[in-house]
Amino acid sequence: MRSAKDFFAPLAVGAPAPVREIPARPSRAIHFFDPGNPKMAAKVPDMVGTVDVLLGNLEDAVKADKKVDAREGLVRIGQETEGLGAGGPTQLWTRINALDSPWVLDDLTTLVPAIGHKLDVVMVPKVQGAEDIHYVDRILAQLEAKAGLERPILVHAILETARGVANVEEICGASPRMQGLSLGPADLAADRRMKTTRVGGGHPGYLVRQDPPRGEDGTSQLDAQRTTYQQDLWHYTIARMVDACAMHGIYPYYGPFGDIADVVACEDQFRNAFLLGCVGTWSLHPKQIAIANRVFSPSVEDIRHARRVVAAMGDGTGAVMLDGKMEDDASLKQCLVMVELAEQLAAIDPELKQQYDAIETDDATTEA
Ligand SMILES: CC(=O)SCCNC(=O)CCNC(=O)[C@H](O)C(C)(C)COP(=O)(O)OP(=O)(O)OC[C@H]1O[C@@H](n2cnc3c(N)ncnc32)[C@H](O)[C@@H]1OP(=O)(O)O
Ligand SMILES: O=CC(=O)O
Ligand SMILES: [Mg+2]
Repeated sequence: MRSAKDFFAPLAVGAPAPVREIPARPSRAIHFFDPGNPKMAAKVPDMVGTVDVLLGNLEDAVKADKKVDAREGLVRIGQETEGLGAGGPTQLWTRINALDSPWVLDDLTTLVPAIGHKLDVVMVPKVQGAEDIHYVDRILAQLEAKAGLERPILVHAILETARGVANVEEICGASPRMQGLSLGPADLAADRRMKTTRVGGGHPGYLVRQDPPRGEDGTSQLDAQRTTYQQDLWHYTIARMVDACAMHGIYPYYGPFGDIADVVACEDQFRNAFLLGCVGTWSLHPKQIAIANRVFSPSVEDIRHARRVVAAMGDGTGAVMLDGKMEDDASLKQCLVMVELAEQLAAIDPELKQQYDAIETDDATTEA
């Protein structure tokens, strides 16, 4: 066991000091692109400033014989793209190959010296437990020291194995570098042997059915039409992930939604995650960026209400009636979460700032 004091000492001589708090940088969409795909790579410069995070993906979805192209492409993009990473308007992340793959060591030893000063976060797939984070933590410290980096690269884990889910709290607390977790529904479904064939989203077979109506004699009318309600396959895992992240002061994200054409169901899945506490999601196709930006930004109506509650609650204690509803210290805290998020987003998104600035509030409260 490491002492709590050791936790904030660098893991290699000369490595930057670990961060004590994970910065709350907006990351509504983590947009995946294959840096070795010339068409996608060509779009990256114009995407800077339009998306919170651009992630050069080196793992699944990149063919084995294109791994080196992807890695080299990412080095080029990191070195040449203005405004990407290192405090620019769009963060630069990468997803490295799995820790048991033949590519991961070269991913890390190539990327950190070449673009470590631009890289904000390294996403690690298929994390099983704290030992995986400890491995990445130490090797990043060694590489950072060698490269003379002044700021530590943060680490993000994908929750996509049953063991990872079972160990989710220890993964979140394994290193001060831990920035957050994403749900990996495709690999997780396979690892759990779920009987699905999709990349995220719901399933029509996972449902509850309305009770049968009763006849006059009290018997169930089993042949009557009954409404069914599709359920969210991912509710349990997202809820666990959100609690583990909140407990450790790091950030939870939904992952991929593979049905690119179904923008409506995509928006629903993203919104469920937002309401449960996630701060963002992955975007696999340019058209998913706008959906993520919309869903993971509080609505004007929510901010109007939140500001009214904040104003009505004065010193933040006691209870008031607002529009016929009781508000108190606890609802105020929820409203403050929304107001703070709106302020962070307004600072980077002029269109949202304009919308939030234009909100007018009135005072319609009564003392309880
Ligand atoms: C389970 C997991 O691990 S999920 C994470 C791994 N998966 C990924 O990262 C997938 C990333 N996305 C993709 O590979 C692609 O979007 C696909 C395969 C889903 C669809 O690609 P396409 O069929 O080419 O889509 P489409 O024809 O609509 O693309 C339109 C344009 O956008 C480009 N484009 C597509 N996806 C992206 C992207 N993610 N980033 C940048 N540009 C993109 C295409 O190259 C194309 O460019 P062009 O107009 O110059 O020809
Ligand atoms: O990597 C993501 C997943 O769903 O698997
Ligand atoms: Mg995966």
